[in-house]
Amino acid sequence: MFALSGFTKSVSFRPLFHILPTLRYSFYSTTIKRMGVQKLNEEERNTLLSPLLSDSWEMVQDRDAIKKNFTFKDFNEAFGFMTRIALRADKVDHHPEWFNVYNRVEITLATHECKGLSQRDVNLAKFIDNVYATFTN
Ligand SMILES: C[C@H](O)[C@H](O)[C@H]1CNC2=NC(N)=NC(=O)C2=N1
Repeated sequence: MFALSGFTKSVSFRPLFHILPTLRYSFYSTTIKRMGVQKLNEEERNTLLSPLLSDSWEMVQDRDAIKKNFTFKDFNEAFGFMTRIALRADKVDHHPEWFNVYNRVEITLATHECKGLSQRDVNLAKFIDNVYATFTN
C-alpha cells in the first residue's frame, strides 16, 4: 500500500486523464459520428421535411436535395449570415453548397455520404432558418 502510493506520487497519470476526453472526442468524431448516415425515409420526409418545404425550401430537380434563396440588405449582412452558417457547418462537419452575389445567398443541402437528404440536412436547414430570422427582424 505504502509502496503503491509512493509509485503513483512519483509517476503521475494526470496527463493521461487530461487527454482522455480529447481521445474520446476524436474517436467519436472520426468513427462513430461518421458511421452510416441514412437517407430520410418516407415517414421522416412527411414529418421532418414537409415543414421545411412549406417554409420556402424546395426540392432540387433531378436530385435528392433541398434549396432556398435568401436576400439581405447588402453584402455585409449576407456575408455575416454566411459566416454564422460556416462556423456551425464546420463544427458539425456538414457543409452547404452555396452561391452568393452581393445581397443574395442561394443554399443547397444534401448529404454526400448517403447521396441524398438525411437528418443532418434537416438540422442544418433549421439552423439556417433560425439565423435568417435574426436578420429579417
Ligand atoms: C470527409 C468528411 O467527413 C465529409 O465529406 C463531410 C464533410 N461535409 C459534408 N457535407 C455535406 N453536405 N455532406 C456530407 O456528407 C459531408 N461530409
